[in-house]
Amino acid sequence: MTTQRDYHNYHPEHFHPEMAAKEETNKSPYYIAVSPICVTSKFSTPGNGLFASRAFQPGSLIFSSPRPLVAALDPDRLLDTCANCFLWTIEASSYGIENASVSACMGCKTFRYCKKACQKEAWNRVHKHECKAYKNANKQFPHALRVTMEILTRRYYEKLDDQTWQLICGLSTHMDDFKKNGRFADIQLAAKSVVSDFPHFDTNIIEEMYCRVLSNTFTLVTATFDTLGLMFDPTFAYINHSCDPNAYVVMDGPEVSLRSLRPIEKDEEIIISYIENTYPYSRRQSELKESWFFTCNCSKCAQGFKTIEDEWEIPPSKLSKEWKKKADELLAIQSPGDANYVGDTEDELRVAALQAEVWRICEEEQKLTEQVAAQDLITSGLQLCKSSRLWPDHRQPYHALREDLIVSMLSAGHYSAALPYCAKGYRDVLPILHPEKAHPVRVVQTWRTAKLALYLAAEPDKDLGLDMPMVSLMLVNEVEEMVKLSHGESSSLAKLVHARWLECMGEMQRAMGDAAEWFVNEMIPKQRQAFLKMADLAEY
Ligand SMILES: C[S@@+](CC[C@H](N)C(=O)[O-])C[C@H]1O[C@@H](n2cnc3c(N)ncnc32)[C@H](O)[C@@H]1O
Repeated sequence: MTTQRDYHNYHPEHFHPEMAAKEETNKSPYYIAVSPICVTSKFSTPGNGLFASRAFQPGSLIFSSPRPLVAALDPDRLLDTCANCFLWTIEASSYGIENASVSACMGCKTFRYCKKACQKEAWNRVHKHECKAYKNANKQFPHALRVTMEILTRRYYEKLDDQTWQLICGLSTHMDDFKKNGRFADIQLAAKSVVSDFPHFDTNIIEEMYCRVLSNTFTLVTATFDTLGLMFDPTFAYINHSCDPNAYVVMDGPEVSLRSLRPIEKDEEIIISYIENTYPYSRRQSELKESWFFTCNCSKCAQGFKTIEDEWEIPPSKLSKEWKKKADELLAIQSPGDANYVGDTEDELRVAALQAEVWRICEEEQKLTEQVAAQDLITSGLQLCKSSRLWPDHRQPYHALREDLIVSMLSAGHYSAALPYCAKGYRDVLPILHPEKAHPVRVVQTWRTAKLALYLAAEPDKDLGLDMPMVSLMLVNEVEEMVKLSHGESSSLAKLVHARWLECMGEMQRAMGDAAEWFVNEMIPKQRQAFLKMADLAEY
């Protein structure tokens, strides 16, 4: 068994990722080396990053791993998602898995599994060493703490090899930054709360690893970007950030892949976005500083307020009297803060106050579980964006609020009401925010629209003035081409889309016989135009 001393033998200062990386370069599609874009928050030691060992075309797989090293589900997802293969039972039927369910581990009753094989795999990987701790603990640990304890437990029981452990220990902990920003007290408390259930580890070891985990985890998602929890994987954790990334991470069940968004040259650094990179400059900078401890100097941030993400529909000076008054009332209560900074003039301060209010509404509505109340709040945010005349369709969070409205309409069963908003996103927003046609977010949002169109096509009573079977075929057709690049041809999502495409074509052939192909080629462009016009019906 590994002793506590061994943890210190692999302390970052003894580790040189570049050396380890050089040996790997020949075999691997990437290597780890000192990153020129990255300096630590203390600006003293250079950080590392992941570099391409060869060139990649856009839409290529750079590398994938059958599962992240460690992942932890969100508290709600612990109840309905397999803790081993991350099958989310709520979504399973859309992948053809009927009656999916999960059963709790009889010991700890904390983790659930979709089948015996998953339970066995998790048991052998780590759970046999932690089950008792979770059973005895009469509290639920935060997911990042669960990730921390799994890493330490696996190392303790020799289930993490030296190379992986070295990679982990080479990652920055940002402990000093946590001490400076006041979050270290909570980290210490969390470490204390867990130490009695995991007696093999000192609190200082837990604290250090917890800081490392907090600084290096990414969101665990489904193939369509629904959040499931947190993932930690030392290779992925070496990838640095850019608001103008050349790559992105997608998941397919437990499989996690890094794919290229743009051409990447040999020896170019591979960069992903840690945050929602469609947000305005000040918000992006604020989030990166607060959660990741750095000032972003990427190609997008270098342009400051001059990119499309920071466009206003009218200049701040043209704000109407009514909205100036509303902004002054908001300013009297609260300062808009750094995340909403627009400029120092009186008018810019007012615009910042209105912007802060829209973001407040956006954050507030996401916390609400009661549907009607959430939809009312979403509508009030949309109303503010629209009637102040400040927000162009693509400026966030106008688009995010519209997306939340669609989700809320769909869950209330108002399918046809949601379609114009989907058309609006498709026509007016996605091509601006994500100009790459195979951008995974664009593909996923178009797929949601295609599924809605398929549903409406099967409801012939609703006359929406569109040939819905043709509109759905047009959308499925488009996603079918793009998903191969965004998620990979062999991904579950690509297979699912292909199956729907075959069904649509089959139906068309049954109805039209030999004329089907001619008809489709003739009709798709016309129905596309009709669908695009539908965007004009969206109120916001
Ligand atoms: C997930 S880690 C990436 C690996 C890290 N460079 C290392 O060597 O441990 C995230 C940390 O890397 C640094 N980082 C990532 N992207 C950066 C960027 N664009 N500019 C400056 N620092 C960055 C920050 O310190 C951030 O907290």
